[in-house]
Amino acid sequence: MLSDEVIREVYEILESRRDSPIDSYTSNIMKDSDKKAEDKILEKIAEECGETLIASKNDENLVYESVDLIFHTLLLLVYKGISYDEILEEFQRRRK
Ligand SMILES: N=c1c2ncn([C@@H]3O[C@H](COP(=O)(O)OP(=O)(O)OP(=O)(O)O)[C@@H](O)[C@H]3O)c2ncn1[C@@H]1O[C@H](COP(=O)(O)O)[C@@H](O)[C@H]1O
Repeated sequence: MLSDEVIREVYEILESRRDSPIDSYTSNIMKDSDKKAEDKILEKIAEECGETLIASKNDENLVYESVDLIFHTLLLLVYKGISYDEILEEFQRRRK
């Protein structure tokens, strides 16, 4: 069975792209340029929301587009300094 540990691994890579930037997609989007980093990330999330909605309605590429959306949401949380454990704690808190 696949492990969800990959999500934590990706999260840790994003934290390192934030703290020790290199020339890469995620480091560059988390850097202010002509546009503020936060605005760039929020625009991506809005775009990926739209693509997920279309994928669902068309029954096409839903997993691919949903992962793009989840990925950019995680990127926002990394950018805002939220730890991965805070996300897990919130899921745990809601668990009935
Ligand atoms: N999981 C991802 C990931 N998912 C999506 N993306 C990027 O997010 C962007 C999505 O934008 P678009 O949807 O516009 O791009 P697209 O898929 O070409 O376009 P569409 O066909 O969807 O319209 C693309 O550039 C993707 O490459 C990702 N970029 C990086 N990661 C992970 O983040 C880590 C760090 O990435 P780097 O900063 O590139 O090293 C990597 O090791 C990966 O594990």
